[in-house]
Amino acid sequence: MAFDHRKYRPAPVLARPQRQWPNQVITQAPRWCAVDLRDGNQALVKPMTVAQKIRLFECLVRCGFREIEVGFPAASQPDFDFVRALIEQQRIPDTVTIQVLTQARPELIARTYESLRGAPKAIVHVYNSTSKIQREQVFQTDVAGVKAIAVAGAQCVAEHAAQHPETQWTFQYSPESFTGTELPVAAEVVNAVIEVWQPAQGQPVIINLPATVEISTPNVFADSVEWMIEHMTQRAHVCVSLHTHNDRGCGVAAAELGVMAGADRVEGTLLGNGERTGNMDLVTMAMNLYSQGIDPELDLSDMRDIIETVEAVTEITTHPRHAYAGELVFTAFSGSHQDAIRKCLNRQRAPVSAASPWDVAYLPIDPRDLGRRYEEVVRINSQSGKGGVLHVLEQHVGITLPRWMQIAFSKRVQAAAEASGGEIDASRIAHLFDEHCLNVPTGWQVSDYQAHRRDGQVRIEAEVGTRHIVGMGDGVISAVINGLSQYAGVAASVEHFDEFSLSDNTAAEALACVQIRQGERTIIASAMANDTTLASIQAVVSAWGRLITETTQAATHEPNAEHCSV
Ligand SMILES: CC(=O)SCCNC(=O)CCNC(=O)[C@H](O)C(C)(C)COP(=O)(O)OP(=O)(O)OC[C@H]1O[C@@H](n2cnc3c(N)ncnc32)[C@H](O)[C@@H]1OP(=O)(O)O
Ligand SMILES: CC(C)C(=O)C(=O)O
Repeated sequence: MAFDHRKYRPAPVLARPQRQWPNQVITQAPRWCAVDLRDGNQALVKPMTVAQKIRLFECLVRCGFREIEVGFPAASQPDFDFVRALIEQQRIPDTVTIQVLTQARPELIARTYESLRGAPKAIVHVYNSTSKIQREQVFQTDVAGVKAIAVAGAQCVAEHAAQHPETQWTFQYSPESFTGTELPVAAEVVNAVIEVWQPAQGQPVIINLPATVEISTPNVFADSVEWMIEHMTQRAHVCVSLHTHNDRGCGVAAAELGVMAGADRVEGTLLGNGERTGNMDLVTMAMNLYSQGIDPELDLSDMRDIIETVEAVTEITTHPRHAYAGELVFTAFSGSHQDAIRKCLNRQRAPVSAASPWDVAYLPIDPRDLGRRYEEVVRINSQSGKGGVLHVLEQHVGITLPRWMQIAFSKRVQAAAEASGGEIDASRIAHLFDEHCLNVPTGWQVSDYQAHRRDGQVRIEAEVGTRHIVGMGDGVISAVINGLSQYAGVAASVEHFDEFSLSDNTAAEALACVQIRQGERTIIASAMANDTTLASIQAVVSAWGRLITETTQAATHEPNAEHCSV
């Protein structure tokens, strides 16, 4: 059988009962380095053009990255030209240090330095693989052999830098495939490189520990980071960096636990583009910090720009469920989620602040922080409920409904959703509301009325279509019902009545909602008007008109599927 788990071995797990990292809490952002233009680029079907790289570089700068790996200049002419363009066209802000990657090969290191001529500051990142597989099968060498490649590479990097003192150099070394390297081997190689560069004597040095391939659970990675830090010489003078991939889907978790284990810096890409399943996603990790009230020291508020840019240059679409960025991640279709979101949003005291923090069920952050709108938080289909329908009416139409009417109207929406099998958007909900509640039945428009109160009684005279209605009652509503009952000889009672003043963005000032009952039948109707009394009268008259129309249709065997009887 091809599908046979016995082909695989578990990754080694370190016995480390003295581990400290589980007790740590992340309280500040790490130093970030965006590697989209190098690791992201090298994984693409079509590597980026110089123009595309410039567009992405500018987006990264807007996000606030201070360290950006801009390429592998010895790899290809476009990579080289891009680095030259950045330097010659003075596109690198003072706040930003560019970083470039090279293998530990002298001719590639020489070409790398050539690309950096004239840069005010730069990080030269040299790597060689130290893993057992690569030692044995790729380099066909032993530990001493990979250590010698690393040391020679480190020396070569330092020698070139010494020839260009006009540039402020930082050196970075990666024991590539660190996760496949025995820890004592990784420490031996890393310490040999540190010995060459001497960070304690003032040379800025970054030691980057890559999960080139993610092979174990994030806790195992964190153990290995903590172990390396313990065994690293000149640790106080070294910036420990992490570069995780997402092969097991835990790239972000591994980086987070690695930071708890003592790492200072994290490399990754926007939205996680990169080799195979991708690099650690900077958006997710930074937003995870943000959602805990920690300043991520990046500005990701223009998420639309980030997504558009990344999609344009990578030709990879963003998954609708992508953490913080996907189209659907702030959207609830299910009724109980919608109801909770709506209630929490209504209770959330504005403005949200440290004193009154964000506290909304199902929404770990305020969607507006990333340029999203509350309107899109709730979308309606057959899984939705009355709370969701009400949210849409409140947000899109600017009206609210009493509970009894929410229940009645949401049944109409549910029926439409079941019939369509898909989403019922806000304009369709508004249309359904008009159709089932707000539209005045033909011939039942109130064109004029007079109301007089005398001796505790209200007398109403109203022009309804071609009818002249006269009625008496304790109040306006009962007077109208009285008049209508006399006119048509049909008795009905008002079961519910509510009236609301409307929000500023609606044309009318009042919304009246009514439910009348005749025997087993209930009818709902609403009316909007600037005059609150007119809204009340029209709502009752409309309900009455629907009742009469239905009765007539039933009598003539012409049922109208669109009526609002519930
Ligand atoms: C985990 C990572 O993402 S690391 C970054 C990987 N990124 C890339 O490879 C993209 C850019 N790379 C390239 O364009 C090319 O590989 C180049 C231009 C750098 C080199 O190209 P070439 O020399 O033609 O070929 P190739 O990459 O296959 O070279 C492999 C040789 O370099 C050696 N090598 C590989 N990596 C390293 C390294 N980091 N340091 C020293 N030697 C190395 C290999 O052992 C092999 O040696 P051999 O020729 O004796 O067999
Ligand atoms: C060069 C290193 C950092 C790398 O990209 C990796 O190991 O994934």
